[in-house]
Amino acid sequence: MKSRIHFIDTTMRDGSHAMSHSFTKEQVSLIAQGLDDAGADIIEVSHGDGIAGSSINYGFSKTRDIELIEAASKVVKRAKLGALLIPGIGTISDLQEAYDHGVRAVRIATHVTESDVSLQHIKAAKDRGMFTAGFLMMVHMAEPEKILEQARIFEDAGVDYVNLADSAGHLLPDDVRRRVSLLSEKLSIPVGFHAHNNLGLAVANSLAAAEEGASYIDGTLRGLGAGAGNCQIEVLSAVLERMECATGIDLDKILKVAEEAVEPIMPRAQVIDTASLMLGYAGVYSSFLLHARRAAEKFDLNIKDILVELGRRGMVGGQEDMIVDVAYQLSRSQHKAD
Ligand SMILES: C[C@H](O)CC(=O)C(=O)O
Ligand SMILES: [Mn+2]
Repeated sequence: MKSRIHFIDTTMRDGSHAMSHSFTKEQVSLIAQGLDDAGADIIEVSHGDGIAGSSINYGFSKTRDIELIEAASKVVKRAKLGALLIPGIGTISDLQEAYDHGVRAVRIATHVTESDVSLQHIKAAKDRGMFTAGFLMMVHMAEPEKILEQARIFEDAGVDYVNLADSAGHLLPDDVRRRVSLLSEKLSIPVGFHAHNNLGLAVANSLAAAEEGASYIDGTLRGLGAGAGNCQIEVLSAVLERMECATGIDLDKILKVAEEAVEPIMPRAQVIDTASLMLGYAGVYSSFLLHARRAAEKFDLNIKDILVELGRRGMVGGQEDMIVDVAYQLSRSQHKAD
């Protein structure tokens, strides 16, 4: 590893997908306090689809983002409190409200080929003195050179680092290495990596990213997150400790918060079942999983068929409404065939 690894905990943002956006203020307060004490560098809190994601399209939050952020802000003393914002879902006034309630780090997320839609949001964040990252989603859909071009748009806009998200959990370790090594070599700002475990590679891929120079790594407690979940932060912390790589994480404390604050509230164990494996295999956005489950029930379809069709059509984050469309079309063609 070139440098100390900074951990960004996204249990209360990506994990919000797996919780069907039902986090309460009490749960957030307990988890945030534990993570702060355990040494996470940034603690991200927002709807799974970022600030202001609560909607019919992405799923309604039980508690408003801002109330969860406020609950976290009261207990986070050492780490930076973070949020994610997707331009078009969240606006600059949402960013201002998050800032007013204590958010000091923001990741502006776009599809891997669309980073230029983030420029005014990055400027707004930097003008407020926030630690700001450009977050490219679905990086399996672009070759390293294209990703570099997009990352340079973020770099020129003044972000503090560029994060690559394997949103579908589709990349193999060599794919991660090719992407991260090119960016680490060519950019003058740090690179980060965000994994999903749909092919069981989240820890291995995060390690590959770190070995190629990524210094910001995302993780979640118990792996709580969309699809088969994210890189399990306790596991990667233990692996990096064994490799004598500095992370700032206290292993005993991170194990305790995972066991005591997260495990008891998880709606289901974060396993790689057939559907989440298909996300990784077919290259489908992990957050589609629960939406596709509901559509499969509604139209009496096999979820695998819906996911494979979404992958074939190259659907990207933000196109959640197409899941119902695809399910409807599949059910019509299957019924015609019957
Ligand atoms: C808004 C997305 O869920 C961001 C993310 O975590 C990913 O692309 O993966
Ligand atoms: Mn994710």
